[in-house]
Amino acid sequence: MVAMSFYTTLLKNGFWIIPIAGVLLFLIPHEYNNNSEDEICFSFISQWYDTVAGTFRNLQLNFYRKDKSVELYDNQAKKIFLKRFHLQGIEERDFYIGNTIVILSRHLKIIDYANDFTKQEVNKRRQRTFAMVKPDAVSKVGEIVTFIQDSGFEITQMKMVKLDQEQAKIFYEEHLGRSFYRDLVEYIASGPVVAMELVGNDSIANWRKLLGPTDSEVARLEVPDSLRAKFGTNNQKNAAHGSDSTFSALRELEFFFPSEDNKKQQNIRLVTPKESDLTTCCLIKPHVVRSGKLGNILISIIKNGFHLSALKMIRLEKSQAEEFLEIYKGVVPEYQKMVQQLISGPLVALAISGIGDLVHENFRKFVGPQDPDVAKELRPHSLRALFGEDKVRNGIHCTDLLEDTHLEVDFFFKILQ
Ligand SMILES: Nc1ncnc2c1ncn2[C@@H]1O[C@H](COP(=O)(O)OP(=O)(O)OP(=O)(O)O)[C@@H](O)[C@H]1O
Repeated sequence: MVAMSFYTTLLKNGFWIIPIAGVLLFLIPHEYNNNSEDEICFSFISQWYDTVAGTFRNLQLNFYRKDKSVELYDNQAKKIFLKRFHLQGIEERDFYIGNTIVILSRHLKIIDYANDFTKQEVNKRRQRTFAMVKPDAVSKVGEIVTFIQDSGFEITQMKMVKLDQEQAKIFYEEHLGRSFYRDLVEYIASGPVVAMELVGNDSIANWRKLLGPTDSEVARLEVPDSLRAKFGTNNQKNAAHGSDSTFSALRELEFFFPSEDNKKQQNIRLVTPKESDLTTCCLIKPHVVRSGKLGNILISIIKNGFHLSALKMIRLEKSQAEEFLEIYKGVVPEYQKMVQQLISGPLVALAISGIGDLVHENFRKFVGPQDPDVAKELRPHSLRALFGEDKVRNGIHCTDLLEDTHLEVDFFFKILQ
């Protein structure tokens, strides 16, 4: 009996027990048993803010590929924190360093790998690279995002920024001394660019391949399906950039998306609307970003005469989503579900401007009624009719009241900087 309960305790605490020669026991933790395809488990160290204790806690987050189940293990206390269960809506691609997984309303930020197997597997499938839409192609950002998503990449960071001459010089310093260096610096600093982190299988090489030859004219002749053939102009104005090695990818990602230590030094200016600009706020909700339709929405917004005065991808904390949606609290029955939708993954915030002074009203009409079913009846060409699924997953948030437009734009582009 004692022996049985000993084995049971070991199993419950994450160990497999393998009898050897009928006597000895060989114990290995569950997460290291990754050889069998059936029980592949990826293990991460996640950080969770425990509001009761008022401290951050590290928990081991295990993801079982076969049934998409998760489990939380407390390494300090050496016991299961949350028993394995199937987590709806979660995919293998959601597990990477920096992402936040929401489990029963707990926000767990993945901060490290818990073992080498996980590190190797995730790194193989989730290589990061840097991509940039250059000034000549920012007006085609929707088409380029669609091209990227249709090619199987995931966009995990994105923002519209403006480099000054000094920053452009540093970014392209490897070309210092070449005949085109000065012109290149001027061109890159001549207008906004859209910086992105792309994630995918062998993404550095694959993204370079999709870009095509440097000269867009050559690209049109030699690789007509390439991005530069489709969206570039010439040798210099060639629509987009891609890192050419692992080293460059790390350097360039750190340059545009600096880690906490470097944030103050880099100071690359996010493009924000001027105080005097009439703008309204638009959020492309996480379910749309996840479904790969972000590019289509951007195309639609631009084609309908609106202008993107600011753009950034962001992951909201629960408290931030609650603050942003506070005016709906107690008014709209779906308030809690709306908060959950906003924090369920990255969203894209936009400041929209347009022709004339009716941008707020015109954009609201273009977005359509809150309920996509009503939108399909009344305004079949509106964004919510085309991209919404239900009242909560309705594709887009836009500012309701004219007097709130500045507040909402500032919330995303000043307060949450
Ligand atoms: N001969 C040239 N004349 C003008 N501009 C050029 C010339 N060659 C390159 N450029 C510009 O400098 C950029 C960097 O040149 P590089 O040789 O690294 O090309 P690339 O690796 O294809 O492009 P990128 O580094 O932007 O991804 C080019 O993308 C282009 O914008």
